[in-house]
Amino acid sequence: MTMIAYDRLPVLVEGVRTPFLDSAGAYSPLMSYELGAKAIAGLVQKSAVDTGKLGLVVMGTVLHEINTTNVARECMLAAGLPSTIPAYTVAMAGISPSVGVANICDMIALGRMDMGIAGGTENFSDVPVRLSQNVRRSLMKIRQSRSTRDRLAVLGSLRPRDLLLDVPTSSDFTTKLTMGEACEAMVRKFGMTREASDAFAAASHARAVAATDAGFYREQILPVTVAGMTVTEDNTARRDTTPETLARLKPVFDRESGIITAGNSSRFSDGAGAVLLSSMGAARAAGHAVKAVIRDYQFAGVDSLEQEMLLGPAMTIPRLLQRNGLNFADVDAWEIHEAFATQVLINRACLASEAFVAERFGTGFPHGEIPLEKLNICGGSLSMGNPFAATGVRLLMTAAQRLLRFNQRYAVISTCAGGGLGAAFLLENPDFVKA
Ligand SMILES: CC(=O)SCCNC(=O)CCNC(=O)[C@H](O)C(C)(C)COP(=O)(O)OP(=O)(O)OC[C@H]1O[C@@H](n2cnc3c(N)ncnc32)[C@H](O)[C@@H]1OP(=O)(O)O
Repeated sequence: MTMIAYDRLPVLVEGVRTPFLDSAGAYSPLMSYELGAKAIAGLVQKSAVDTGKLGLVVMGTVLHEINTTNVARECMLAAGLPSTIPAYTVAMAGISPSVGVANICDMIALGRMDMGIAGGTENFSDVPVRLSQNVRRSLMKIRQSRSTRDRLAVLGSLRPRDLLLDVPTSSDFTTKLTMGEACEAMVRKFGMTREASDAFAAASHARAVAATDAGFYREQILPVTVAGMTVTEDNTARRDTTPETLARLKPVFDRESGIITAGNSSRFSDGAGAVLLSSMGAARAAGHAVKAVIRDYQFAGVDSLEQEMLLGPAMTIPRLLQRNGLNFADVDAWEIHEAFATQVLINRACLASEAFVAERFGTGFPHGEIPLEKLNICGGSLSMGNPFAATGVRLLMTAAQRLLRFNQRYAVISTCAGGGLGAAFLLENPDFVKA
């Protein structure tokens, strides 16, 4: 385990998120930065942090909006934070908030700052639709043209198809595969069944409903008022989801022989979240309770974008555990992002395979089974929604809450992401950490 002096240990002090909603819902009137601002303002209020102690704000986003390219800056300014605090935006697909958390933790450990805010914001209800590339280029040429004749010539070169809009899709830029198609490609390579995927998805919904009913998510959810209406809860988990209802759905990404359906996929969602990170010393000095020690993290890229796009957890967890002298059995709480039920199950199978781990990492790296009763026990992205860059905040808070609630020591969070990327974090319950 990396040795960091007790006072400089990076810790999670507080975290809040907006309710996660199916896209095209109540957050439609908002721009993404406004959603992020609500999360930051809510975090500052809930944690009662002295904003004069904040050294940095980092926000992630996947869907970049052209007028707010440094969305972190717009979020924190709109949240009323002092303009003297620097802010930058990170883009690493769905693991963008993890980059902010990792950056701030390292700066804290190195003594470069005491406290910072990391988070993410995503609003799929306000997709940045563009004019076609030919129209965009022509507009630039028209601006530079000196005569009306030149301008008319540019306009005359446009064709009817140039008037089609350029709508962002969930396809990977390099492979052109949607994430669902990429997951079907993983099924062809590694194998997985429809039955197991549906059973996992149904359990995700049942667990999310049970956790919500038990009030588990109240600790992290910040009520949000939009256009006079206050949203207090996620609306993504379904009470009618059972293996039987899921079995009736048709595959959507490979209609002939695929196993991925609307029911065992995550859905496009809107939401934002932010966490307050601190050094242990600064948190204690300011009288903040500590929710988790952020022990370590690992990022990775996959070997094959075509066949292993969403294999991030399998490509990060063995290295994370090995570096910290831990085995799979040492981890009490697992939180793995559920892009698709099938993707979680394939990653789990790879991690259980001695041959897979030896082939990818060499000797001396742990492999092991992640027990389903320790994995995503309060639901996951299938049922909780997946506002890409905000999901990391939910995972972090959920893992920390689980450790404290059940008096457990270690949690591992891991996320796959578009572009064949992955991240994993190791959290430790502060009650187990000696000064
Ligand atoms: C790193 C990453 O995170 S990668 C992942 C990134 N995210 C993605 O790529 C998003 C993937 N998801 C999608 O693209 C879309 O959600 C899709 C294509 C799977 C489904 O979209 P839609 O077809 O609009 O889904 P829709 O909500 O209409 O559901 C289709 C049907 O399934 C049913 N259904 C969906 N979910 C469930 C469920 N949990 N339980 C029971 N039935 C369900 C619906 O009720 C609907 O039934 P109906 O036709 O009888 O009304």
